[in-house]
Amino acid sequence: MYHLKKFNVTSGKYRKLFSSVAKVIDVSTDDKTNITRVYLQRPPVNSLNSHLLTEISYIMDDLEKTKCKGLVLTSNIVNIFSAGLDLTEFYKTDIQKLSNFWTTLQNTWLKLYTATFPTVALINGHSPAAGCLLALSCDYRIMLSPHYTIGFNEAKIGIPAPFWFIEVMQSIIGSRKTELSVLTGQMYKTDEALAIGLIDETAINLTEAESKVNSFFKNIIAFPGKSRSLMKKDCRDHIVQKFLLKKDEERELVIEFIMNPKTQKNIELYFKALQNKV
Ligand SMILES: CCCCCCCC/C=C\CC(=O)SCCNC(=O)CCNC(=O)[C@H](O)C(C)(C)COP(=O)(O)OP(=O)(O)OC[C@H]1O[C@@H](n2cnc3c(N)ncnc32)[C@H](O)[C@@H]1OP(=O)(O)O
Repeated sequence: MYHLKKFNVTSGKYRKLFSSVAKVIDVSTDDKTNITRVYLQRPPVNSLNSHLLTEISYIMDDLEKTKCKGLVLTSNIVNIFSAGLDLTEFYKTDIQKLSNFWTTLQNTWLKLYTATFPTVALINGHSPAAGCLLALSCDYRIMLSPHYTIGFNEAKIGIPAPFWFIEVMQSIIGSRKTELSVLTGQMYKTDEALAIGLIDETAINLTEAESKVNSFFKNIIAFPGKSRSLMKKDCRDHIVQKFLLKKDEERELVIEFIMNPKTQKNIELYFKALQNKV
């Protein structure tokens, strides 16, 4: 039995979220297990703009505070997990807005990647670019088959995938496969993603996916949480430390790259192609 839990009372931020007009995430927590499901629901394609990223960031803070036992990150939009970053955040923007946006992305990602509780991505739709990053930053991935796709397609837009996107992928599928994957902007179908280890399990429908999610938590929650979260930290710390060291420098590089007129042209062309597709 799920319901919107204590977030209204534990956090002023959540009071704000639930009273806001466009609710871009839906949150429900199972009373018995204290496992929370976060549904992305920003039509049409769950593209990650400042608002959606900020809401994810708030919920991560709240889940840490309320000693959450597990998070399932999924989508309420049919056929889409997340279309990645909202390209309008990059296009015809200004330096301050872009800088704020990138900082929000960096901070939100860090919270998801370093969550002390177990996290599962239930990938129930397409998941390109930063959508793929969200999934890869969880501890376990279950993806619906057969016709969805996942991967870093940035090369096709003419923008490089950031170093930390690449390092997260490397930690999961290895250097060689990651290099080929990012250089070609490869998007993988569910079964291909399983074959290279980008996802952990496939499911033919939501019922099967939910049952696999429950099995994952059953196995993992049986062990003391502290040792599990310490090991997770050790596994991810090399990426996190490098990220923290380079975070500010990276933001400047992103601004320089995105504000460049050639990049703006590439984004414009990509956007047009997306909008004009038959
Ligand atoms: C030195 C270092 C520099 C680093 C630079 C920056 C690095 C940036 C890193 C990460 C990048 C990203 O995450 S960029 C985003 C990449 N995402 C994509 O390329 C996804 C594009 N979208 C799709 O492939 C498809 O839309 C879909 C498969 C997700 C869904 O397909 P579907 O057919 O269901 O829907 P439509 O294609 O018709 O789309 C509906 C509607 O949404 C608009 N749309 C789609 N994706 C985005 C997006 N990412 N941002 C903004 N808007 C998006 C699309 O244009 C349609 O709009 P209209 O209805 O107006 O036509």
